[in-house]
Amino acid sequence: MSNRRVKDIAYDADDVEDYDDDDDYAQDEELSPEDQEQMRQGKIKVREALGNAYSVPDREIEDALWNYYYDISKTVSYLKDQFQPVRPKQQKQPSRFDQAVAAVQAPQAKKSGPSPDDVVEQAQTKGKKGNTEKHSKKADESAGGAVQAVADLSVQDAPKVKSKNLDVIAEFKKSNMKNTASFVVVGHIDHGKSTLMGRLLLDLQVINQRTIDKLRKEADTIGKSSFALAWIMDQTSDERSRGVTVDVATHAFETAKTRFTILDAPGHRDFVPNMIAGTSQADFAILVLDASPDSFESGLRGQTKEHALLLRALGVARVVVAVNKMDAVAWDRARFEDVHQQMKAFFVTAGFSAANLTFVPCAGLTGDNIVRAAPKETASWYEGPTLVNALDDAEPAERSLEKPLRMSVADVFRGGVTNPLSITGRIDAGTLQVGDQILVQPAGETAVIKGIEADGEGETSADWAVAGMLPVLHLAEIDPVHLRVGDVVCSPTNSPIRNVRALEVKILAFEHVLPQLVDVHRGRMHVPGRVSELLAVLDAKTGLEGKKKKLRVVQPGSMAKVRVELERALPLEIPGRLVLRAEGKTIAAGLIDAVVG
Ligand SMILES: Nc1nc2c(ncn2[C@@H]2O[C@H](COP(=O)(O)OP(=O)(O)OP(=O)(O)O)[C@@H](O)[C@H]2O)c(=O)[nH]1
Repeated sequence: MSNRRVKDIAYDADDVEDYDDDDDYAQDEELSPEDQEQMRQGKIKVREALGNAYSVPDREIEDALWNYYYDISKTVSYLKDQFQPVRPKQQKQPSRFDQAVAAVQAPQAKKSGPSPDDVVEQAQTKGKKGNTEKHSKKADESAGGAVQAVADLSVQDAPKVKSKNLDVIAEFKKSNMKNTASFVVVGHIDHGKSTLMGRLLLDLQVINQRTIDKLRKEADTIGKSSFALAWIMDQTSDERSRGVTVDVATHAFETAKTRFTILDAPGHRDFVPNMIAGTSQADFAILVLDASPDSFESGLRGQTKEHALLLRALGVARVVVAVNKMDAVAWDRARFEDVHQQMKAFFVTAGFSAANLTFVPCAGLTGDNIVRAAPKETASWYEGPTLVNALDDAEPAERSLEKPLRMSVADVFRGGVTNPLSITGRIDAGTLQVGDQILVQPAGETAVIKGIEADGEGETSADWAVAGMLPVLHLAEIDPVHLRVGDVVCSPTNSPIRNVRALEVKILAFEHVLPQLVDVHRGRMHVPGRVSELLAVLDAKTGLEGKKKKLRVVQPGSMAKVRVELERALPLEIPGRLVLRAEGKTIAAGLIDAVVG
């Protein structure tokens, strides 16, 4: 069971079902001095993580901290869910002149340069060939730049982006770039997902010892020292260098063979939509299982199976199963074999191929068999790969370079003067380069790529990016209102994706599915819709249509083909992954089989 208290917060019904009443928080209860201190520190951290974008009253932060046992990441993700980011006041678009002035002044911001008024005046006086004596030399230099920039702007109306017309596939081949792969980390609450990933990043030296010491100290002060590793994922996800705040935290690391992106769905409240968002970008998955007594079993009754089924339904074929917390069972071989057999049987029944499953015993907390092998005296019986080796062996997804461009927008951000509008997301197929015109769906608007930051170390600017990468694209010639998280970017000329209103979907049902209203999720995009028709039952193994004519309900655990109609047309195509939710629950997940108008 997880560490939450429940009251006054609108959690999903399935979130709260296993809570003891006496665990409830009486709002008027006095906080102990220890709680008060945790609350104080927690509030500071939550405020930091929320930044200026969210205006959340103290009381709400306190309630959420209390309910999540001072778990900063869960509190933050809950609050972000509940509160809309404050939209920056509709700022007047800075004039070209202001932009030019700002651009010139930017590098000198720290020096005491002339005021903007001075610059304007300088520009005017220079224009009038008037006297310049009253300005200092320093002011002159700076203002001169601005004047020049303004003059340039008047000649050159909008800065055009030149394409180098590169053969991107040839460039990519020349670059000898490592394989890239992204994976999603799933598993039942508290089975140790964050700790495992924190350990991976620590032992691969993506995170340094100083950071972990700092986190340990902080964790100690609130009496939860074992949480320090988990905080690596949680903390850094809130202050990622790109400044991208997304529900699915991403972290990158490299092995000798591959550049990996971890898509970790933080927190478990309303976890499934986060997981869907992560999974829709993932090449494979790590399923974390807690091997300690009873935990594996309660996970099986809980989310372990649901997550495994979701992976399958969303088309993730390959799974590395981390049989975690082996230290808690003294690396008992029999326990590992037992968990292995039970889970394998379940996976195979769910339609996974046994060849695509790797089981790795490990302990995130101690680091055994994550990056370094477990000491022989601990696990003499185990001869398989470490977790990192198993990741390396996970079949690298073939890059769909030759296919038409498809990129799902994971985040949209407005930056400064140089790059006022940027997007990030995974390129699912195709290639792109600076100067390319792109089409953004469903808006049907075009934009020009004026800059690219390739993902990975240092996020260096690049001329191109290819399928499998998660770059940042700086855009021009598009109004930001046309860009939303979940949009699809494609080429306007090479097989653009169409917006559709109805679909036939092959689903795996988790609940009874009837003709009914649903929320249709595709990655980060979701739209109200309805299951309008149950078309056919499908054989769970073969996926072929059964003979039964009139279908009234799809039973949980069975597969079917259904027709789904959307309230708004969305860019969807075969074989996109979809999830249907109703009343806060995932009722089915599946693959698009056909699109209709
Ligand atoms: N003994 C032992 N405990 C572990 C291990 N890994 C994690 N834990 C503990 O298990 C608890 C949960 O770990 P987390 O990493 O927060 O689990 P999680 O799956 O990310 O949790 P949620 O985000 O709540 O789903 C913490 O108290 C960890 O210290 C391990 O390898 N061995």
